[in-house]
Amino acid sequence: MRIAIASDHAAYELKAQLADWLRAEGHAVEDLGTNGPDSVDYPDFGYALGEAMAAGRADRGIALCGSGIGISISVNRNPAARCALVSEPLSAKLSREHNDANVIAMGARLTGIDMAKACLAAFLTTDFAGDRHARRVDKLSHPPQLETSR
Ligand SMILES: O=C(CO)[C@H](O)[C@H](O)[C@H](O)COP(=O)(O)O
Repeated sequence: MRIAIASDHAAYELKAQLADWLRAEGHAVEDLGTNGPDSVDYPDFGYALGEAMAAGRADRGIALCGSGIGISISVNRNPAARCALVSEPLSAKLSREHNDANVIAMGARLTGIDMAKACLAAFLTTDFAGDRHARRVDKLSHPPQLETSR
């Protein structure tokens, strides 16, 4: 599978560990940074991951920051992304079955390497269930017109 991965400074070590593991499992990993402890801004990396998904460069994406919250919000600004923030494997599985999530987000300050691998394993091996869920996921691509002044 082609997997793009991005993080801020709070999660660069977890990103490196996950990227190594995924490559050892035979996946093609595109690392979008950041690659060190210097403080950066998670939107820059979340937007890059969203763009990778929109461009079709990756089948799945992984977004990491301290809590997973900021980078998941950033990724979801791109309409091509359905990013699910998870901290345990059942949510990761359901994000695929019910939501056809193409990006998983996790928090390196909250989720350890073993739990992150378990979440990823569920995320990468679970198919979208379709049926009633397809109708709902389709609606995510057609939100009602929102007022821009608020
Ligand atoms: O976006 C976040 C919180 O919603 C992430 O946890 C960031 O990694 C965090 O805000 C970074 O914090 P820092 O104090 O600048 O390291």
